[in-house]
Amino acid sequence: MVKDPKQEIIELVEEIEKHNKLYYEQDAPVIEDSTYDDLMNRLIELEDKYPMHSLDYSPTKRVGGKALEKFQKVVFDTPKLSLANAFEEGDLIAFDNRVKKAAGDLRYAMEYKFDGLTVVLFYQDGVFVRGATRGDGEVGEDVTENLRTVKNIPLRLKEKATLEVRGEVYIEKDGFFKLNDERKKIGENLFANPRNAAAGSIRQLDSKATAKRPLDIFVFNLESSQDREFSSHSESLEYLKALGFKTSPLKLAKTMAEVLEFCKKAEEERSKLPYDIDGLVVKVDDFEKREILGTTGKSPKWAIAYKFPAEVKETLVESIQVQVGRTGALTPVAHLKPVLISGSVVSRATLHNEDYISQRDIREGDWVFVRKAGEIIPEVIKVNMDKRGPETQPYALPKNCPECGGPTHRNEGEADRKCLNVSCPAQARRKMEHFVSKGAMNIEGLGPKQIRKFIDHHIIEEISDIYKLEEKKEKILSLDNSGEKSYEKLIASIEESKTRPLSRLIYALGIPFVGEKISKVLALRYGDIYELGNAKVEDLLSIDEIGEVIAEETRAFFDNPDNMALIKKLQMLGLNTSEEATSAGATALKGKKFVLTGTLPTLKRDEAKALIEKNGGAVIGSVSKNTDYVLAGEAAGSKLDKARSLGVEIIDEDAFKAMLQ
Ligand SMILES: NC(=O)c1ccc[n+]([C@@H]2O[C@H](COP(=O)([O-])OP(=O)(O)OC[C@H]3O[C@@H](n4cnc5c(N)ncnc54)[C@H](O)[C@@H]3O)[C@@H](O)[C@H]2O)c1
Ligand SMILES: [Zn+2]
Repeated sequence: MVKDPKQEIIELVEEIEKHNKLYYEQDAPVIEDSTYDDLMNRLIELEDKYPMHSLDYSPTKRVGGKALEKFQKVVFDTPKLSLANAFEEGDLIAFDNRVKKAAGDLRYAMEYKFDGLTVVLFYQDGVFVRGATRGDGEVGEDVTENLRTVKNIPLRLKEKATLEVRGEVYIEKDGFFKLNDERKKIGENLFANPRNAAAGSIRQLDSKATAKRPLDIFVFNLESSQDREFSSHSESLEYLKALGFKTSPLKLAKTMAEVLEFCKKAEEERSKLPYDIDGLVVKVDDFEKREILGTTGKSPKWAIAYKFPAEVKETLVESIQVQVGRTGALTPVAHLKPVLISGSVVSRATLHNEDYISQRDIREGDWVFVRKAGEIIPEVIKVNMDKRGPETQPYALPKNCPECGGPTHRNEGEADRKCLNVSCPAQARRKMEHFVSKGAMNIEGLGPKQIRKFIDHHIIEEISDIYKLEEKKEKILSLDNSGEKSYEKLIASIEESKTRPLSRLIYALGIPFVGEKISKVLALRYGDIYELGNAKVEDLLSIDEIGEVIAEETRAFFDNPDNMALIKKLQMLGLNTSEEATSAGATALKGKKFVLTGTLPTLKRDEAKALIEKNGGAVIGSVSKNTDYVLAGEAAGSKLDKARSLGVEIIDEDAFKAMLQ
């Protein structure tokens, strides 16, 4: 089945935003970087091919994540950009051709790409005065006190220089393993990798805790200097070294052939280094040449990051086991002989679905190649057929659900085999796990284990029972040795969840493909769960971010009487089911649908769109009978004619602004 590109773009943006949040804001990614890069590359490819579907808020146009509220903000004079990526030799050669064509013959500086957290350090008259994370590149987080504890960040320079540098804070692999061992002993969450350990250590509020972490730094750039001028990057790094910074080792190269050779060597030596690197950065050394090349909004044109391919290891499939998900989908999982891949032990890998297994003919007892990728757990790429034993059997998913014994079925055109039993306990469990999860109703103290226990003891059967837990107080207390205190905490968290915004509830309901972002869009547009429930497919489709699949799945969800019954129950139990206006006037355009066309005298398109949305309205792509207003400017095109022929009201910027008052 070929996906509609608009739909695919929307889904990719949603998916990538989710991972950006986890990675940049929470320091807790759930997928490998190479998998993330695959998603991003696919999005770039689609946006190039279908620019009309490219979204204004696309992650391809922005750097990093948002600065968290808990930190003071630091506004940068020079934006802290990201780097363009190269994934194979061809990308580097293309880069070489591009820069040499624009800037003539030149020299490259090559450095390791340290896998840590970017920080910016400010010095005044030789004294360290401030340090920040990158944030979104324009506004970072003030983490000065935490950075003071990093032993290789000089608090005083050898000269009274006033300058700003950028570097990467990291933790060595050994230190990382030790840190995780200690955390395991005291029952704390483990860090996924050294990068997250470093980022998590810097981005927290207790600098005493930071001081205990084995943090280090490589300074890789002079951002600005009040006292000196330099003609090249290598020269400026020499200066920083002389001032007392621990700078990134650098190698110069005249030709691309030398660069490629160094890439190969670095890839081989990577595992022997005491710290993690995820590639190499190739930079034009001469500042004059950099000037000629310039930057894009997101990255400089004079540098490129070569990323190493994901590591692949071979191991044995000891067994294949099946998990049942929220929608009843059966997911086969390979249980593997434990193997070390890119610094962590892997013992399970997803096999996705029936086709995935049959296309690769993966069997219990096979030796397979595994890559760290995919959701949380890694992925089996292919079988090593040379090692296949004569006694292995082709694998087929069970015809009965391994959790409830009910029949399973695979619909034509769908990838997943599903358990058909509507009251399958596994499905109920997964739905609840999603409902209470962080991005959804965020109920603390109700993790997967607890849910399982409550279901097994008939304390809860379906989602609405969560809000009736108080009726079962005695039973819960008799069952739990953690006591009254944690019970009270749980009840308080459940109570608090009743006031979550509408978008959270929409997301929590688990409508297929409706993620956090789309939930927000829906909440904004409809303002009420029942309004959303009444929306026709065409109406949903008129929203920019919504494609056919989401529109139909949403309609189907609300057409199901079980789901409507659940929503009614939740409302009766006191959950918030409508969007409250945040300020007076915020609903001035509530429910109104706008089409934008032409160039407005003062407002940019994005600004007009943001104003409409902020005031409760929605911007749609094309004019129809359902359009309330066409906001038209200079050089408006066919949309204006259409509006006239349908009798849709046409307004100009002044009239629009008057509506906001
Ligand atoms: N796994 C996930 O869920 C997830 C989510 C978001 C991002 N990511 C990863 O993050 C990447 C994007 O992050 P990014 O925007 O920071 O870009 P980037 O990691 O591709 O490159 C820019 C960064 O490289 C670092 N760097 C290290 N050594 C350097 C050196 N010697 N010179 C210059 N810079 C150096 C700097 O901190 C700089 O900010 C993705 O490609 C992906 O690998 C992963
Ligand atoms: Zn079942």
